[in-house]
Amino acid sequence: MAPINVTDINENKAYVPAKKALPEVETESANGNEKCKGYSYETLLETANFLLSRITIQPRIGIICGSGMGSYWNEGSLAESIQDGVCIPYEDIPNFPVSTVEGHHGRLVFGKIEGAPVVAMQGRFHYYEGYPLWKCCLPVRVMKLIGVKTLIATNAAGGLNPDYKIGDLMIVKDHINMMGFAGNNPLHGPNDERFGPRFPPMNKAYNYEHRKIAKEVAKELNINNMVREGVYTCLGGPNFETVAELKMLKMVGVDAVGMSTVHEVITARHCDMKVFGLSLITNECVTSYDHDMEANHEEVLDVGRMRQDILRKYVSRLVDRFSQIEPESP
Ligand SMILES: O=P(O)(O)O[C@@H]1C[C@H](O)[C@@H](CO)O1
Ligand SMILES: Nc1nc2[nH]cnc2c(=O)[nH]1
Repeated sequence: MAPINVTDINENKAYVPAKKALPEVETESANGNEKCKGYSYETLLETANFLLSRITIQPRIGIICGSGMGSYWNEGSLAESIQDGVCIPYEDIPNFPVSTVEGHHGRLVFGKIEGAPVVAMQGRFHYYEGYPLWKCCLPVRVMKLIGVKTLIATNAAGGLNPDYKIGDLMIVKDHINMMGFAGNNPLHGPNDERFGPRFPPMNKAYNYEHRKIAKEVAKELNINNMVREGVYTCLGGPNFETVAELKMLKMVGVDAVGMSTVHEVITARHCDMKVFGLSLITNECVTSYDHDMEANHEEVLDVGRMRQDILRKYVSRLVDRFSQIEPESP
């Protein structure tokens, strides 16, 4: 098969360079003490073309595996359900960051789920690892350039809604961009219109049709008693929340709290990808001072392990259904 390249994929549009190419863009961030540096469109094209030169499939669906959901040791995990997988470690990919968190293996897996071509991030990048938000989201733009139309972003999250139990799954209906309130946004800095508009709307961030399908599939698999729908928020981490912080988040309507996803979704919507978000509730967010329990990452990973079978079946069925509403070729 002839190698694929980015221009073949992106609606067969010939590549037209911007009037003034934005190379590595450097600006002061909102708080003034951190450089905000973004990779240019051309740099990410190089990354995309590198990946396309190593694969023979054209993934239409991209998956980000949350903490404990795509680990190497996690046989039977979400990432392991990919057939005929071609694995590319992040350190081999030009311009890619590397994963530093336990439970995030650090490679892209290209292959098929239920016959549908996919690419999965077996390990994501977090702000608390020291990466600026634009860098955490760089793989989303690369996915876009290789032809991905739908992003499935999964995460581990603390359950703040008192009805939620550990091990429940939450279809993300909406998010609150807490870090964005303070001016920290993955789209901060100069905008390249080839990715998307300067002021993207965000009121339809999580695709309605995909959420509807996810509720139908939950019924088909008889897991609807553990599948919820709610509002997610991301805090910068790496510490878990104080009681007062959780009380505040509860008051403003947050159902689950994590340290990722929001900025990835903003980046994906900016470049017009459809988004489906799924949280695994790995721990209870404690909103009382006389509670013994303390959140910890081991518990988060344990619950990921405990729920890996269900997650794998659920996401596989979702990929199957989502791929049926995406046209096969560009
Ligand atoms: O990558 P996700 O958002 O799934 O990981 C969550 C947030 C922290 O990275 C970690 C805390 O245990 O889990
Ligand atoms: N911020 C945050 N992230 C999480 N990831 C998994 N559980 C939690 C939690 O309780 N809080």
